[in-house]
Amino acid sequence: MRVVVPFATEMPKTRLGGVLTDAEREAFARAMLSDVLSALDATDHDPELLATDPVESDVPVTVDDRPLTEAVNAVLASSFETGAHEAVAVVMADLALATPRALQNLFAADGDVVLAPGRGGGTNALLVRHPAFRVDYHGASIRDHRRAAEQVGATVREVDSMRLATDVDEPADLVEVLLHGSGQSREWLREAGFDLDVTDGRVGLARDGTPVETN
Ligand SMILES: Nc1nc2c(ncn2[C@@H]2O[C@H](COP(=O)(O)OP(=O)(O)OP(=O)(O)O)[C@@H](O)[C@H]2O)c(=O)[nH]1
Ligand SMILES: C[C@H](OP(=O)(O)O)C(=O)O
Repeated sequence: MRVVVPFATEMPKTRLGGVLTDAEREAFARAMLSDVLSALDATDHDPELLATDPVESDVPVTVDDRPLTEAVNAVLASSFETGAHEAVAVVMADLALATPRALQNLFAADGDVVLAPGRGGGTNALLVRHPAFRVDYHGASIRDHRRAAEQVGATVREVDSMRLATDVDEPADLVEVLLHGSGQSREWLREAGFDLDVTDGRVGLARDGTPVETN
């Protein structure tokens, strides 16, 4: 199985711009990427990056600066056309809570297409075994992927996983990393001064002791 991790190097995580500087967003995106690659490595699969620009990495890097959908579909086409792979997994680089067990559950699920929905309608990870299936990211992509699978006659399974459903896009997602993370992502936030702000029974975010707006 080919395991691909898409990674946009320029201006990552812009939705975190309200709480992180540009440089902090780049560093945090790399910390999350490192956690995802470590979790994949522990599943005995050899992940590779699909990056928009050349990046330093311990894993193989394919550079493709086309938009996400085009770049991933090129990987699907080349993987199935050459017959080199019987399956392709695409795991997003911002799944800071992903564990080897959560990823193995995705890989072990049957079905021609296995989807890991993200909150808010995204597709945080998927596994493709059907050579005609193609992705269509952004804009409630989980619906698009269910439809795309149906259109090519592929069976669809979905994995119900808190850890794979949590992609770190918004400031509120940083609370989840502090609560449930255990890798470099959580460590980076702690070293940057972030902590939980538990007030009146609600769990929020603080930085250097000052509450951070997450709405
Ligand atoms: N190769 C590649 N990866 C991408 C592209 N766009 C996003 N990604 C990656 O796909 C994952 C999910 O995308 P987003 O959540 O939109 O990430 P992002 O673009 O950094 O976040 P925002 O700037 O807040 O939209 C992230 O790990 C990105 O690095 C792209 O055009 N090409
Ligand atoms: C990649 C994209 O992420 P989102 O834009 O939903 O955060 C998607 O999951 O379709």
